[in-house]
Amino acid sequence: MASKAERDAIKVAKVLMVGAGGIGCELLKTLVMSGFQDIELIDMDTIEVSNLNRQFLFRKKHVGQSKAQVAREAVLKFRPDAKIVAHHANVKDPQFDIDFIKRFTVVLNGLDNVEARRHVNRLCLAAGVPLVESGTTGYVGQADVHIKGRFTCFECYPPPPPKSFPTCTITNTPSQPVHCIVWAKELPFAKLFGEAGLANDLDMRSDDQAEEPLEEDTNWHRVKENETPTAYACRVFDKVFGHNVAKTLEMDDLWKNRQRPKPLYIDEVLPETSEPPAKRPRTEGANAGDEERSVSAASNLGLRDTNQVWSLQENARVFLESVRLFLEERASEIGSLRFDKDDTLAVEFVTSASNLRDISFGIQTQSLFAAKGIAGNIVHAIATTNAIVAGMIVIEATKIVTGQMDKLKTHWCEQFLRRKMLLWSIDPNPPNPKCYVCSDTPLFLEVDTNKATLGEVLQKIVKKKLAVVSPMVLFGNSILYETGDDLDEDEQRSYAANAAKVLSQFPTPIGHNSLVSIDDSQQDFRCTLHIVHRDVFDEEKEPDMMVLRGEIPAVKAGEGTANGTEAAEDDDDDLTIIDNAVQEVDAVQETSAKAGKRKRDEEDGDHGSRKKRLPEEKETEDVDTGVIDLL
Ligand SMILES: Nc1ncnc2c1ncn2[C@@H]1O[C@H](COP(=O)(O)OP(=O)(O)OP(=O)(O)O)[C@@H](O)[C@H]1O
Ligand SMILES: [Zn+2]
Repeated sequence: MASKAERDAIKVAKVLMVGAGGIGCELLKTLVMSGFQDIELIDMDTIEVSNLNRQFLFRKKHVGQSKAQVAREAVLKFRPDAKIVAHHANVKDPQFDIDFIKRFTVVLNGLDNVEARRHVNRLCLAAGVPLVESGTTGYVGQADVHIKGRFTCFECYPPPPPKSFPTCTITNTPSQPVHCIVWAKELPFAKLFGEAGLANDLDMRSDDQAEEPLEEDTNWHRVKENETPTAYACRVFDKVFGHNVAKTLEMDDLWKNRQRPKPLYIDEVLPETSEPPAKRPRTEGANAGDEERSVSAASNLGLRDTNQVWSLQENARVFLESVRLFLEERASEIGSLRFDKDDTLAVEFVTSASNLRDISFGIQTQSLFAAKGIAGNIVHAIATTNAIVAGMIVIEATKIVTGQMDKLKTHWCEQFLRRKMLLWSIDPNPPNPKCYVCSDTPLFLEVDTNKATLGEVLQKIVKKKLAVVSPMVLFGNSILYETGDDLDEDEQRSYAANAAKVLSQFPTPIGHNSLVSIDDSQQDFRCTLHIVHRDVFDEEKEPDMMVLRGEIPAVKAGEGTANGTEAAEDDDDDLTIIDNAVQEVDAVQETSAKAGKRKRDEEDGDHGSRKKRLPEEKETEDVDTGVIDLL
């Protein structure tokens, strides 16, 4: 039981909450129930139907309304005396500057993306306000305390290398369902329905192996004159599951130590290809967009159970039917489609195509539900984990506002018993003296100074890698680049011209050993890039053609992580497919998990790696790019 002084401290503490989603709803409720009374919350989002299963402050009638506002109103109903200010806004907006943050005793994050977390981290470091960071992935969760100079900041340890698969595995030698799902999204789906002419790496590599004349091969995915949709679908089927697999069988070396795949041809799989099902009548009152999106091959074929694993014939029928439906019902979208996990027909196409490939290669097939989860990188959120983590955050916030700094802890919620425990807490780690965000460690940028432009450095490194929002670039005594509404036209023109300049072509050339300073006044973040000139880059492994290196110890792939990001398991090193969505989910967990994990491993002598935990409950997705970047 807290003393009167502690209860008073809790009452007057000013708390900023960022994010009013899964963790945020739990957090706001637990805060007010624990006596906190002065709270501001920021969330940029509106409520969606898919939030309702776990964001319990929201009801169906609130769909479309601001999360922050509705959360505030819901909590005021049972704690009318609380003072809650809701901001329906992005935390990166300039109004939430360092002075804004300084008004708070503590900041609590319930976010779902690394960029926003990094931004809040910098604001809190600059304002000198303690931050309690949190994250959950399925059954696994974590709450971490970050205090400048005392503990790690959110960015003290970099995220692990993202999940990757070698090209050869995807195009020729898949061995897991995920390989076939990546293939289905990136090859047949992208080729048949995606952006016209936008070849990707996988695509080019598969075409490399083709022996037919280029002209014929590059057009195989186009509908021929007088070809019916079903005839087209059958031809595509034979090409991708029959002919292409037969081609890879000719590469004898590949199969020395592997099971040989079996090509599939439509005549053998479905000797009597049935007539396409009759078109369903359009639903009264549905608008055209909704109606198009609800077109479903599986429903047309009576395959309504999304947990059912389809047979070979069922997969073949869904494949043919989904191709037919795209051609007949969604023709206007063909040529511009991107895979979207919420697009029923796209998921059906990808599920059936990946399952057919699974069957060819002797891999376990997946239900539509499971394939959708893998294809959309869906990690199913669990309301209980959010509630537990929200409790952990409030415990730490309480210690901070009551001055019990020596009692602060990092907490985990585990999926499996570890030393007979599901909940763990340890002392937070001290700051990483080599962190470029909270210390002055130098950063090195390896770049071809005779080719790269300042704009490329800004885009690929300063914004993407360093998460700087409004960069100012200083070199010697000159400002080379700046952003902001207050720039006059001349300045804008001059900075745009500088962005287009190659580094070595500035009046004082930027070359080997030059020092370029980056400053973001919004984040009160600054760092110096030590330029290292380098001519040669590996286009596949270093696709940015520039590499940022700090003294931050690199996290080895497979090193124990809460999310178990693992290194590519094949020997082939000729390609890396990075799944941004997986990376993002992983990074969230990993970044917050790592520091403490190391410490805990030291304590219990466990240096082994933990494996990925794939939860099975309620669906939520905190990233939905669904797009796999090819590096
Ligand atoms: N830059 C940002 N500024 C303000 N709020 C943010 C920002 N980035 C993320 N958020 C909010 O953080 C919350 C994270 O909640 P959660 O992880 O439950 O995601 P969700 O979007 O509600 O759910 P799902 O993505 O699973 O449908 C979201 O409500 C989101 O709007
Ligand atoms: Zn740091």
